Amino acid sequence: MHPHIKALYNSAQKPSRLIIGLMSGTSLDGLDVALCKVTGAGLNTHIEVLNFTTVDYNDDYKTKIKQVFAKRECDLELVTLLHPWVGKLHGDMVNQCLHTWQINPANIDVIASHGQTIYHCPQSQHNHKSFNNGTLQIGDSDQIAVTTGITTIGDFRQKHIAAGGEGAPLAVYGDYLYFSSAIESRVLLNMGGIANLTFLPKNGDANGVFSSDIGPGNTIMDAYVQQHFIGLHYDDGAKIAKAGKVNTPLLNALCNNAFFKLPMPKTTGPEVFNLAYLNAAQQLTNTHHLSHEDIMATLNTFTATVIANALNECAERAQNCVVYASGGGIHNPLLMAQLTALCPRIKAFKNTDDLGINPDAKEAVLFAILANECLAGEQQHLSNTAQGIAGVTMGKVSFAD
Ligand SMILES: Nc1ncnc2c1ncn2[C@@H]1O[C@H](COP(=O)(O)OP(=O)(O)OP(=O)(O)O)[C@@H](O)[C@H]1O
Ligand SMILES: CC(=O)N[C@H]1[C@@H]2OC[C@@H](O2)[C@@H](O)[C@@H]1O[C@H](C)C(=O)O
Repeated sequence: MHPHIKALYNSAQKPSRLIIGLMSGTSLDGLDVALCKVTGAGLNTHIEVLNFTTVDYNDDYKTKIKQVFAKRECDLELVTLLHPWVGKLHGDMVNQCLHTWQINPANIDVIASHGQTIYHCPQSQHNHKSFNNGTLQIGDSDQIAVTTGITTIGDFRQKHIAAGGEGAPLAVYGDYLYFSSAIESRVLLNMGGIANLTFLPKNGDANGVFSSDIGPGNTIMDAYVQQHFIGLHYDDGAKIAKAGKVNTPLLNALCNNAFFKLPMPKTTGPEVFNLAYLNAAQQLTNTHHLSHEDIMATLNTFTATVIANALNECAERAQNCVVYASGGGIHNPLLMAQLTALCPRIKAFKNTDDLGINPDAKEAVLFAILANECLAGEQQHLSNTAQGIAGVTMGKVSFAD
């Protein structure tokens, strides 16, 4: 037996494993690194987040990625070069974290790497009749494995696509295994660049579980701030939005898109929800004269409205749903206040801290759970093609040498 296979076999048999989950989201703010002690597998998974940090990306990273990010046309040579470059950078960042945390890399069983999405195009979004769904994450796992000396499981989304899904949301698998409850119906709501949700009915019935992207979380707000407030990455504490007034015609135009009329499950990305989208809505409503504050107030309410619509759909399926929020959007007080006001049938808004998982770390932890299932999961617990949930094992294995 190859020693690497033997090591994986041994890891899979251990009662618990150390897995580093890595997530680099659509906001391009930094690499989320979660060192998890994962005990068991499947519905018996237990997670302890031993360390978590976001390693901020510098301007060089953001500039390079933005040249190809969500762009229909870009320099293919640059894409080719970025794939190993991002992988090496992520590997270096893991090494830096392990050094800071004084952890010997030899003690880590595997790294679970999401990579950096640079393009996402489900069938509903592209016009090519002969193609199915597609999504592309760069940041080669071979680079991470070689740089860290740690076996790396990555590129999770392609199996989902191969099995007929849209490659997202994958959160549903970990959400179901880790956050299902027999006593309350839950909605796990993540508000990153794009917002998504997982609905978990209280009976634990896997057939009642569904998951979907909702639309924009912070992505358009972030892009607007970055364009008009040089040096700022986002509207910290919604200070800018709070100083403005919502423009109703613009809000209505923003909400009027075919994506919102599609039934869940569905996925999307900054390929659709971007500054050009805002510009088109402004054109339609003759609102180019609005102040930056009014635009930000309107964008904030746009995000709140589309998320609230999706949450209210969940509230129709189950009474007394409790929302557990995560992602950077939870730090936006205006967004959270609007959600509470727009969703009277949601019993309570909490965040995943109340379930023992740091809301900023949640997505990185979910990839650690997917890698744990790839390694030690004995059966598929979720499979529902109609709900876009492929019953497959995800992740590709890269060895260090
Ligand atoms: N203090 C704050 N005030 C307002 N907004 C904030 C604050 N902190 C974070 N955010 C928002 O959260 C964003 C980052 O969220 P997060 O890290 O969850 O996104 P992501 O993981 O990159 O996205 P995705 O989940 O869509 O891939 C920031 O870009 C910003 O818009
Ligand atoms: C293609 C892609 O990277 N999608 C992300 C993005 O960010 C949020 C939303 O859009 C979600 O569908 C997904 O990430 C999470 C982790 C998921 O797959 O569940």
